[in-house]
Amino acid sequence: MMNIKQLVLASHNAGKLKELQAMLGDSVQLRSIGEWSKVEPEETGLSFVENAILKARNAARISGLPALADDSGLAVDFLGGAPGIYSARYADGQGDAANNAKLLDALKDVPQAERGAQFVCVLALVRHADDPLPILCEGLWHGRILTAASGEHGFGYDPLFWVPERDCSSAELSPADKNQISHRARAMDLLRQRLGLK
Ligand SMILES: O=P(O)(O)OP(=O)(O)OP(=O)(O)OC[C@H]1O[C@@H](n2cnc3c(O)ncnc32)[C@H](O)[C@@H]1O
Ligand SMILES: [Mg+2]
Repeated sequence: MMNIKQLVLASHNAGKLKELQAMLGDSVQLRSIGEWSKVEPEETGLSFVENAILKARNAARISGLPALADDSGLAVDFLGGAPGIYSARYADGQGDAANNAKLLDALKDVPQAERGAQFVCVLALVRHADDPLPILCEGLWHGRILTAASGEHGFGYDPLFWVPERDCSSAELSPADKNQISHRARAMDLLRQRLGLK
């Protein structure tokens, strides 16, 4: 399909860059859009797909290179899928610790069986800013929200996300382990297939 050596990652999130580059290996070099601009586009879409495409187009426009975007988040069953696309902004832009505290509070006294959640990741790749056919790949990761934070790895909501297949939080997984089984790993697996990288 496409022969890509360099991609701009349309993200200002260092955690994502690290994970996605580790998954891609040496064959494709990811360069952060931060090299060109520190301004984050407003995520005005109503879905992960819309926001991923919006971020990818913006990065391709600014850099003049093909661009990959990751729009992701945590959908909690008890909260009707919230915070969802608003996961990064759940506590009004106060950051990961505040987001996690707000989530724990929202699920206070909610029993185990009702604490189901999934991490969602949508990757969008555009060849240029006006690409009419973005490549879209989605990955889900099912788990449960813990009652207290645990673990030091990862970023965002990882300390609160219990991973049933490993019986630990996703922040307790080594980076290599998380990158084998996460929502992002699943989406990236599909993307690598689409790009003929595997
Ligand atoms: O938009 P960019 O610049 O890529 O960076 P962002 O951090 O704003 O990213 P999103 O808009 O996609 O919001 C994703 C949110 O979901 C959370 N999230 C996504 N993937 C995660 C993961 O693997 N582990 C923990 N939290 C994750 C993350 O902490 C953010 O709060
Ligand atoms: Mg964002």
